Amino acid sequence: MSKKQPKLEARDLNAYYGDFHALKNINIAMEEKNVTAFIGPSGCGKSTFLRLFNRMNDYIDGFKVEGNILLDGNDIYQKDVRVDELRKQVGMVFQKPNPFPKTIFENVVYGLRIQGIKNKAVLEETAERSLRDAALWDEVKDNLNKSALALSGGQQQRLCIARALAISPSVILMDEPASALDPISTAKIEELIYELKNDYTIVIVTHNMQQAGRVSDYTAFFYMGELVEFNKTKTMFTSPKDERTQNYITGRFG
Ligand SMILES: Nc1ncnc2c1ncn2[C@@H]1O[C@H](COP(=O)(O)OP(=O)(O)OP(=O)(O)O)[C@@H](O)[C@H]1O
Repeated sequence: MSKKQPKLEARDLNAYYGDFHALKNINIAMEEKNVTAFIGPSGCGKSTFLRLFNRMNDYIDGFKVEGNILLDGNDIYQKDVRVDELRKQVGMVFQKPNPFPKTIFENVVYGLRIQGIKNKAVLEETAERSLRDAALWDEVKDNLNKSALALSGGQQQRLCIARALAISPSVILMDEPASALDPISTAKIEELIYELKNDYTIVIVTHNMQQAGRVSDYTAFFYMGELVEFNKTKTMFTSPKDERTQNYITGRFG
């Protein structure tokens, strides 16, 4: 086993929505530049857990976290952590593509504008780099000033990935990023995830077992708020240790 500092870690993590105990004593360590898939039946806590890593649950009334979530060994729930700084390091892509009603260009550079960056060359270079990395550049390079809303769903999702990449995060959280897309767009997103792991640490929530098998290095199986099993994806899919994992991956419940 490598002794490398994990990129992301949860230690004795419990989370509650009011009285409801949504995540139960979770311990996990994820290495950098790997893809980890979170799988499990609806309501098992995958999205809640994913959102902890960039503090997306902070504003939910009654939500409470105990234990530690670490990025590069630092607890991101410490009082002195600035959430805006954290989110520059930990980007997020949602289930439904959510481009802003702006041009393609302005969507990509949105995060830089927020940071007050006005230099045209910097904005243009970042837009091109991010769109190339999101495998969208060739399709949109002549239409950067057109509305993002005119793109197809699959293109919109790659635009949202480009928008996340533009602020140079080291981690990208993806919550069912392809579930609203057709098979061809889904395949493009999966190829893209495969490329992106050269430079980023990726965590993806998916309901699609084949997708988890195709894109991820590691898989975490959640059941009723517990992390039941975490292992290399190949091992998990060929020889799961827990009966609940076995039942889930063979489609006995879901
Ligand atoms: N804002 C909220 N307030 C109260 N309970 C919530 C809230 N969000 C989620 N929950 C509950 O927490 C549990 C875990 O939800 P979560 O969305 O994390 O599950 P999930 O595994 O991602 O499910 P799905 O696959 O259906 O998206 C569920 O029982 C859900 O009803």
